[in-house]
Amino acid sequence: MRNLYALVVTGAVMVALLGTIGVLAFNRVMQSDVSRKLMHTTAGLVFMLLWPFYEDSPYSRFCAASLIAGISLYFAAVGLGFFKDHLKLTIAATRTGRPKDLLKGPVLYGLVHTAVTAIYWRDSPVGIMSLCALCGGDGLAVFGGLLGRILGLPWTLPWNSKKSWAGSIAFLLGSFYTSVPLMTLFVDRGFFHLEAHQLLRGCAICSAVGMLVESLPILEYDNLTVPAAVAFTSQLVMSSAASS
Ligand SMILES: C/C(=C\COP(=O)(O)O)CCC[C@H](C)CCC[C@H](C)CCCC(C)C
Ligand SMILES: Nc1ccn([C@@H]2O[C@H](COP(=O)(O)OP(=O)(O)O)[C@@H](O)[C@H]2O)c(=O)n1
Repeated sequence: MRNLYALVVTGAVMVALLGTIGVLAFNRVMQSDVSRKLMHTTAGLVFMLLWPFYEDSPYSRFCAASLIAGISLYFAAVGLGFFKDHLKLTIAATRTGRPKDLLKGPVLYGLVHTAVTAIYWRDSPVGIMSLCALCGGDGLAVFGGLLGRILGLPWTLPWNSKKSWAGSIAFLLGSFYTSVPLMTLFVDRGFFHLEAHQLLRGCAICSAVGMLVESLPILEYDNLTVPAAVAFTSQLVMSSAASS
């Protein structure tokens, strides 16, 4: 029963958060580039904050993952041309406002959250770290790049002229300063154990790896490459130290 309540709360918060951002974008209160990145940054982080509300059972992770799979399939359906009266979503969640662009970043983002939730859940630092890199890191990198241009520091990366040092530094800080508090929350709740120095070292190393992977000229697929690289790194540097 507790999982049902947790699912209802997760769904309600998702509709409230994504719906509010969508309405603001549709009414031109927020540019679509900002709304897209705001969704990208906040959705997964808020989702993980709700993980402790699920009951302590082997099925909880699949309950949570199935909800995300469902919302991802909904985004895919809109992208494929169904639900034509739901086009507000495409304005808020894509760079171009074209429905088919939902099938790239947004659907991949949702499917990655589905897989990470089902595979790792709250029992180890790996899933939390990979999603913090994707949400806090990749999400805030764009705002870092924008700030860099505003401050007259548009220095682009030697290996990728479409990315900047400011954006990559924003990735590093965003990933680190979202993963440390979230990881600390889950350690304090007893889901797994990490010594403080192991947690800080692991989050720093994983954030740096994520920053490097995100800076590569792999267009459209960093929603997969970043969490995959960070999950692999986290397995090496944190998972062995973590004990439940
Ligand atoms: C617009 C989104 C990503 C944009 O990706 P990119 O273009 O920047 O690469 C977010 C897409 C949302 C996704 C389909 C739904 C995911 C749901 C989320 C993981 C859980 C939300 C629940 C929570 C309680 C708010
Ligand atoms: N490391 C980074 C990442 C993004 N950015 C800026 O943010 C914009 C969008 O980044 P992106 O292509 O990774 O965005 P998505 O692929 O997530 O939609 C880039 O075109 C850059 O202007 C940056 O300057 N440095």
